[in-house]
Amino acid sequence: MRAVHFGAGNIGRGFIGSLLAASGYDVVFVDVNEQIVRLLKERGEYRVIVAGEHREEQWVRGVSALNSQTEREQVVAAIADADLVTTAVGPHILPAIAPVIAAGLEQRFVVQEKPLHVIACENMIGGTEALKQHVLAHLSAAEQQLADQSVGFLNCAVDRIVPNQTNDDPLAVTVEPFFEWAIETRNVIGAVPPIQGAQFVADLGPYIERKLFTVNTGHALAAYLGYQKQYSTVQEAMKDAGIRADVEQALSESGAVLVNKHGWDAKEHRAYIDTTIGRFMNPALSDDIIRVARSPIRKLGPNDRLVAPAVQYCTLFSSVPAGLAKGIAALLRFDHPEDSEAVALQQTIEQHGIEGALRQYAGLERDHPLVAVVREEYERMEK
Ligand SMILES: NC(=O)c1ccc[n+]([C@@H]2O[C@H](COP(=O)([O-])OP(=O)(O)OC[C@H]3O[C@@H](n4cnc5c(N)ncnc54)[C@H](O)[C@@H]3O)[C@@H](O)[C@H]2O)c1
Ligand SMILES: O=P(O)(O)OC[C@@H](O)[C@@H](O)[C@H](O)[C@H](O)CO
Repeated sequence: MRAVHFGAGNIGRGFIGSLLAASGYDVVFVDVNEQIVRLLKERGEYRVIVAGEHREEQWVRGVSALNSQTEREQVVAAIADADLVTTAVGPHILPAIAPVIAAGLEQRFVVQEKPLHVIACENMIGGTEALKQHVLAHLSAAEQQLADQSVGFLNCAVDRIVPNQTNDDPLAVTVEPFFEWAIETRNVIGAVPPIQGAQFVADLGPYIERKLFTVNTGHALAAYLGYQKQYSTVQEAMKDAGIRADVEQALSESGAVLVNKHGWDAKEHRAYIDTTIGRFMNPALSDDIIRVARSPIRKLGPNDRLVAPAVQYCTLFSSVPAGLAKGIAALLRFDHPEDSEAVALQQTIEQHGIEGALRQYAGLERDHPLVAVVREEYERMEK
């Protein structure tokens, strides 16, 4: 079995690649980072360091790599022959990798009929569906029909905290012990792809919402509030009693939405929140606030981790969730000069005010009850 995985970064090497290799796939990483591609080619293996109460080292073996910019033909050939294509590149990169995936499918349709599954492992609702639309845009009508018959695009929710790496060995990757990978079976063609440790589910909706509106919501609060207080890591921020209480409050609010909407047991969801907070505080990890806060315009999106649960809370309970509103206000104050989205966000705020930014990026009209509370929190943060 062969898997072609786009993005040999933190989660790519630290989770997806390692699980696929353990499941018996020959993993071909595709990346644009010349050093990582060269080292993966030279060594064919790398180390995963699982940093929990005890430190454990695992070797991921039998891997290779290709550079998508300089070895495009080899990437196309690898996709033509693959059983699985996965991605972990970031939502904004999906349009950039779609043409080469489409070219791989074109070649594949000529040489064989075996099914292919494609799974985008990005933090977004409908990530694989979004990739599918980008790929289809590069195929003819006849090829789109062939894709319908033999390519299963499977949405998923992927969870493992993998910080930016500081190991001496550029290939080694430090990860937390926890992991979850829920994959939706709806569009499977033939048998589900054999992936050890993944959970195959009929409806991904509740799984992706639980993950994005708990792990990523809490993470965003810790990062944006931590940035305000000039902490460097999530672990430092979570030791601040005030920030910890704000994270707790926001997760109680998103939790109330999730429990109400999906009919879950409230105690079970409370346990999931507690586990999540424990993961943020893992003393064996050091997770940069700038990484977790990255791309604030994406994170301000109407379907993303802060605005989606906040808007649903307003609708369900006819009141404004103060914790989530504080998280949105802190996001609006994220002005890290090396994050291009933070720079663009600050320019929008300067030109159109926070109401303009909330309308443009979050789809919130000025008279939405959330807007006034976000403004109050935003102004309070200035003092
Ligand atoms: N790190 C985590 O804790 C984590 C957990 C779950 C999900 N995710 C999601 O996984 C995705 C990747 O996150 P990450 O933290 O691994 O980021 P990362 O920056 O460490 O990795 C992204 C990789 O994609 C590569 N890349 C960029 N453009 C490319 C292109 N055109 N072709 C091929 N490769 C390209 C980069 O060189 C990099 O190696 C994001 O969507 C993120 O939300 C991350
Ligand atoms: O990857 P992002 O930018 O969507 O979000 C940053 C972190 O919250 C995220 O990478 C988490 O570490 C991850 O989602 C944990 O599973």
